[in-house]
Amino acid sequence: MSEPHRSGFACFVGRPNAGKSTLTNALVGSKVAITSSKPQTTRHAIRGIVHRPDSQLIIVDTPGLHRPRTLLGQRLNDLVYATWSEVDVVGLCVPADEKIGPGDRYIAGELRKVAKRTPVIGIVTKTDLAPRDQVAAQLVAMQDLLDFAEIVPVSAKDGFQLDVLADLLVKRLPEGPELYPGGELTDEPEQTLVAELIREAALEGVRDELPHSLAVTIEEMLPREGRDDLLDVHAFLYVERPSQKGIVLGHKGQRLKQVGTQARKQIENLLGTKIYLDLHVKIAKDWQRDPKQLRRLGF
Ligand SMILES: Nc1nc2c(ncn2[C@@H]2O[C@H](COP(=O)(O)OP(=O)(O)OP(=O)(O)O)[C@@H](O)[C@H]2O)c(=O)[nH]1
Repeated sequence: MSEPHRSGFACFVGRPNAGKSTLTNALVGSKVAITSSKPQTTRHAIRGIVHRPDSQLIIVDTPGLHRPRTLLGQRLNDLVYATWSEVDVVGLCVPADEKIGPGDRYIAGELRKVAKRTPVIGIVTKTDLAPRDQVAAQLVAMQDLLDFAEIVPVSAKDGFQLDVLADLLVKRLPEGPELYPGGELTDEPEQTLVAELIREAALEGVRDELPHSLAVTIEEMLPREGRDDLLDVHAFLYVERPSQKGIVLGHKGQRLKQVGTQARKQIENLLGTKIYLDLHVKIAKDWQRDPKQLRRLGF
């Protein structure tokens, strides 16, 4: 009997410069994330898709985790935490050529606190930069960092063990159909993050009532004509049932107004520009079970 088709989500975590973006690009096979020798270039949740006959692995590239000093820093961390508990598997990256340090231990600790049930694969990156015995020592040292589901050495630069890593990640995905038919990549990174901020604001306080029944799409994000300091953002909030629409709207739409105000502040912080935010609530029945709908909603 052949193996069932699997599909789902993974993200890579690790201290700045650990090689997460480069690894995503190497696995996906096309350049989706920005890499740089300067730390902390990745600020947006960018997805890449590893599309194979037996599986579809969607990689969510989260912002780096920082000890939060500002509201935006806290906000970005919250996004990271939300991502960790939503994905099917996490890869914790530690470079082969640098000692495991407080930064790695901080992330490992947070990961265990926030996403207790998510399996974590330990990835020793950049093996081309270290001699074999150093790579071996790093693999051993990794065992003290976390109770990893697996530990694997890779090099994104020369492609070493990338197929092994992909297999290990895919093994942790649930059975399911392609979420992006044909492996098409349509996500706009900035829009994805804006949608996530709106979704977070809309779930605030009603998470128990609407856990996974809320999806947000950005219909349009354009500068206001004749103004370079104002961005018009039109978004749809999709729920599954009329009762859920009521929860999102609140009495006389009051709740949606607050959601809009809160999300607008966050987006303005993030993009550094003024925002006009227009939100509409729509009902999309059973969207979670329909791959076409899911795709339209950016999942
Ligand atoms: N030699 C070598 N260099 C690598 C490898 N992977 C990444 N690098 C380099 O390491 C640096 C950091 O890589 P990134 O992929 O940007 O690291 P990141 O973890 O995404 O960094 P942040 O976005 O800052 O969190 C870049 O200069 C890469 O070219 C690898 O396998 N081998």
